[in-house]
Amino acid sequence: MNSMDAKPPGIIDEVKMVHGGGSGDWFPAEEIRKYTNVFLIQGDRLLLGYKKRGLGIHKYNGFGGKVEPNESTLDAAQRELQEEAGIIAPLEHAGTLLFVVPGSKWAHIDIFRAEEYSGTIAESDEMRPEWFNKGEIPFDNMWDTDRYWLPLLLANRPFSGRADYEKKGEDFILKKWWFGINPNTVSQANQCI
Ligand SMILES: COc1nc(N)nc2c1ncn2[C@H]1C[C@H](O)[C@@H](COP(=O)(O)OP(=O)(O)OP(=O)(O)O)O1
Repeated sequence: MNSMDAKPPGIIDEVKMVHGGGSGDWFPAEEIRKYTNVFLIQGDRLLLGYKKRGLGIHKYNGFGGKVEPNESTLDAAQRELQEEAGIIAPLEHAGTLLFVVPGSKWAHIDIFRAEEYSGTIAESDEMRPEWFNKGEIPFDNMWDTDRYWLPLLLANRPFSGRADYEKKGEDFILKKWWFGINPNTVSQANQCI
């Protein structure tokens, strides 16, 4: 077995690797902070938000943020979607991402997808929403590892992964990554992984 095939520390789901890379050891464990991230899909289009402040500024991403104390992850995801994009939506859990930076709390990000929504999509202080065709997703202006797992989310293939970055000034440099899927789930992803 290749050393990259083994699940990295922190991944507890029953998944097998589909993408992995980088070098060196995984960074050591820190305390965990929980986040959410929501992606809305309508036919051939995906709604992303251009982040205007905070972590991930100037990148496109889903809508989300920190889970507050005494709040469920799902409640947090719905609250952040409403605050950042002005809409409510029935959410389906799509995957889990551990975002690891030495010296910071680990970010455990629960990622959700939705195919329906109500309300009017609106710009907020934090995010400027924008639709993209699925074939024109701006991966070069997103977190580096989104290109590995976003196709799995679009194909409705539950995933779990980890991305270790080092912070240099204001930049995050990708050091190592690992993404897996459960081989027993029904696949619509063959065309995109
Ligand atoms: C590889 O790392 C990441 N990839 C992706 N796609 N998304 C990430 C990554 N690391 C963090 N995120 C997401 C998780 C959240 O959705 C946001 C960050 O949330 P933020 O810090 O803005 O939280 P808020 O509660 O909204 O912040 P305020 O306290 O400013 O309201 O990025």
